This record gives sequence, C-alpha cells and structure tokens, in this order.
Amino acid sequence: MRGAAVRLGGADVLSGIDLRVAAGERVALIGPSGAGKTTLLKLLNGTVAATRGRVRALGCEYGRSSARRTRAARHRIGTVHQHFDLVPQLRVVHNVNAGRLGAWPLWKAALSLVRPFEARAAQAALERVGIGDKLRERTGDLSGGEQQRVAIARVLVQRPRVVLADEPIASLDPARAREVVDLLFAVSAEAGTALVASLHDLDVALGRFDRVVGLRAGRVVVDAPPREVGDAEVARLFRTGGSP
Ligand SMILES: Nc1ncnc2c1ncn2[C@@H]1O[C@H](COP(=O)(O)OP(=O)(O)OP(=O)(O)O)[C@@H](O)[C@H]1O
Repeated sequence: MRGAAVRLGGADVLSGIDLRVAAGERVALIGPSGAGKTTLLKLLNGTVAATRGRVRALGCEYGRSSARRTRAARHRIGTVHQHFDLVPQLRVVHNVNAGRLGAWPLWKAALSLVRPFEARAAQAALERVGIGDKLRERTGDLSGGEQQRVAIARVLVQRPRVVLADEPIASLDPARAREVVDLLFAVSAEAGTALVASLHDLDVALGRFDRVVGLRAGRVVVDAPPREVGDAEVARLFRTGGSP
C-alpha cells in the first residue's frame, strides 16, 4: 500500500501508510490499543476502504480493479478475526466450510447448510489444527481455544495466499498461544503464504516473526527486523501522551 489513509467517524485512523509484504513473509503488527492495527488488517483484506492512497493485494487494486478480480484476490486472503467471527449455533463443519463460501455458488452454500459439502476437507483442516473430533459439535459448546482453532481451520480450507490474524493469541494461555503461533507459521510455510498478525505479546512478536511493524496513532513508526527493535523503539511506540 502507498500513502494509504483511513478516516472513520470523522477521525484519521490511519495516515500515510507505505507497506509492502512479500510472499511468505511473516510480519508482526504491534502498537498500543487504538493505534490502528485492526483497521490496517481490514485495509489489507478489503473490508475497509482507503480514503487516500492505494492498496494493492494479489494483483488487484481495491476500488479500481474489476469486481471479479477483486473477489478473486479476496478469496485468497484468509482472516482470523479477533473475536473468531463464528456462528455459535452452527455445527463446526459449517463454520469451517464458511471459508469456502467465496468460492461456491449461492445454491451450493445454501444446500451445504442442510447437508455439508466437502466435509472431508473440513475434517482434514480440523485434524490439522488438532480438533479432528469436533466436526459435528455445536460450535458454541467449544472452549475459546478450540473456537480459535475452528477459525484457523476455516482459513485453511480457503487455501489462502495471505493470512491475516487479528490478535490470534489474545485469549490463550502461553502453551496454547505457542501452539497457535506454530500453526499459523506452518500454514505460512506452505506455498509461501504471507502472514500478518497483530499482537500484544511483544515476546512473541520479537522472538518469532521476520519483521515487526509498529503503529502509533495510525502511523508506522517502526518497520524493521526484530533484532533492530530495541527498548528505545518499544518505548517510543508505547509511551503515553505526546505526539506520534
Ligand atoms: N468504524 C469505526 N468508526 C469510527 N472509529 C473507528 C471505527 N473503527 C475503528 N475506529 C477507531 O479507530 C482507532 C483504531 O482502531 P483499531 O481497532 O484499528 O485499533 P487497534 O490498534 O486494533 O486497537 P486494539 O489493540 O485495542 O484492538 C480507534 O480509535 C477506534 O476507536
């Protein structure tokens, strides 16, 4: 993205964002609450439009490319949402298959709610995330950590080229958090899938990722490999008050 800005509710949420993520790159997005991390992820998956600047993803430029090209790009961007974004009343298989909805015609999507299509692919994805026995369970009956895995399985069946994860480990204990990060890295290692994850856990961001992008008040103030992000950069990002 070049010079991207987002204005929401009369306020500048992001300004002057220049960012390029390469295939297979693993980027941790850090910064204080309200810095604009979620909004930046939404800009990348096209669910929020830039008010200024350009955002390109997988050969499409949001707002300029044809609807068909834009849809095709968005199908290959998988997002793990902060609050999972699952339908608790539905069985796990339906929530996993939601990752295929963009690729299915409407009739197939509707019919699949009665008799699930591609249950085998959903089963394989669930096995991959370690909950292969949950296919027919009601999603709302699963623990928070299990629901997080369902959300990752949904992204897996999408066969993404880019995975965006919004605070994917916020609700997990340290051991589960490590497993989820391992899982996201394993997904990214396949087929050069890029991973961009917003994180509040600095140890994970600095210890595991290839690159750290730090946002403060809607601007990128750090963009470097972890070895170059020291106490001074972290303090600059997280200090309270003052200008960006
Ligand atoms: N739809 C909206 N309308 C108005 N303001 C919004 C909207 N969405 C986000 N904002 C504002 O934009 C700013 C950035 O929000 P965002 O959720 O991107 O931050 P964040 O860095 O992800 O925060 P957190 O770490 O707390 O999740 C916040 O001040 C938020 O209130």
